[in-house]
Amino acid sequence: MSTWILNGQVWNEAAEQLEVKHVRVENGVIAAIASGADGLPDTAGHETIDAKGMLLSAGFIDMHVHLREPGFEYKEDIASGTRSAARGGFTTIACMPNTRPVIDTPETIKYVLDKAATEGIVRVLPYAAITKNELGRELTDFAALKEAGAIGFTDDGVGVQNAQMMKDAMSLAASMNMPIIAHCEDDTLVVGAAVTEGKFAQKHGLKGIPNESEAIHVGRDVLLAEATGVHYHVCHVSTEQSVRLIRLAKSVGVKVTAEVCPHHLILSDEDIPSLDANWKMNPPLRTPRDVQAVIEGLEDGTLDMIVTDHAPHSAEEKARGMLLAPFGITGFETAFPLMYTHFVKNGKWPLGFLLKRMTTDPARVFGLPTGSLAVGAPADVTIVDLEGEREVDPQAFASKGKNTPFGGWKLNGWPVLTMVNGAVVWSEL
Ligand SMILES: NC(=O)N[C@@H](CC(=O)O)C(=O)O
Ligand SMILES: [Zn+2]
Ligand SMILES: [Zn+2]
Repeated sequence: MSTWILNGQVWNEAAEQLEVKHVRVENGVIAAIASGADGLPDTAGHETIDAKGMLLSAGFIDMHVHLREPGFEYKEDIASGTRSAARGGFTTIACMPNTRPVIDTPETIKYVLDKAATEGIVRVLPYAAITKNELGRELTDFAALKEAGAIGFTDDGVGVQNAQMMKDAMSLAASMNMPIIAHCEDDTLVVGAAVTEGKFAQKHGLKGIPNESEAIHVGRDVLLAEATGVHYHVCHVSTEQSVRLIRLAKSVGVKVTAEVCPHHLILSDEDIPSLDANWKMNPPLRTPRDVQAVIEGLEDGTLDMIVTDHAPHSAEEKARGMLLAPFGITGFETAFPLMYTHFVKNGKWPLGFLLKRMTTDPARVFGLPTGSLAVGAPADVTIVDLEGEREVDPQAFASKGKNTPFGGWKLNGWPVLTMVNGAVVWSEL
């Protein structure tokens, strides 16, 4: 079966502008790309999708998400999580192992991959834990987990506290050409804190999470990465100090890469309106100075990609309040509209820069075959209405998680169709 996607606005990197293109998809791959300047192609015998006036992009890639399966299906499952991803324009997502049980055995990796194949609607790439049950005591069986389909190792949700454990993990991962993905957090510096050190904590008399709790692990780990030669990837960078350390490590050739989330690029602790736990995530919203630093880090390439850290929780859990609720906010269905409205529509970035940080950059860093609109590439495609404005309505999310600080925000840049491997998995075109 073959489909022509007609009249799409495709970003031309060399010309730094949008150009009309027609894209033909056949057998799951991009079979042809025709210039709009040459008129409409002959579509007889083909299905057609008219993308007139819409952005046509390679599907977005999100290398840090929580699908909550197995064990926390009341928060999210692979069916609901991948539907939420598709609505956000994501065609490939990499899921974290902090489930119940933790994804620390080949059997659990297989469980996730089987579920994704039968119930998922986008590509799901599973990470496996670095340590058994993410307890930081004993390494998992890296070789068996890689063999089963894990794409990297991480204890996301907690930091690996023991430096020797992390060094051993890095040496082993390096020997099998696998990345270590790190949630950077020193446990001793964050006890009893829910928000960053800063104005909000002061105002409410709360203990703050200091920037060093993150950066101290980044500093330790780039040294260990240098010593072991591993590809080391830093999760959800939120502080000025972490950006500085990653920039320095990159400048001396350490194989370090990093990600940043929309909320850390857009919100600071000074935006938190109340003790509402929809503003609670880990790492926390930092100070305006940190926001500026992560923006600059993303702009100069110190930070390689944008990820959502989609972290759904139930309404009941979030109702426990700022101190008791679990950390985390949902991300899939607001990520692109937030980034587009805040940085592209406002004239700070060319559209191509945002697209690169959500498609080709994650693909490059993790060696994925997707992420570009190119003949022969898998037909993972996202169509976005850049013009229409809509209000964020968490109750309308496909995700089970309605926990977001962005409810009621008026945004542009809403995905309207998502295609994975040549099949339309979601459309409101
Ligand atoms: N980011 C969060 O605030 N929460 C994540 C854990 C994590 O990403 O560290 C979760 O699993 O809920
Ligand atoms: Zn984390
Ligand atoms: Zn996470």
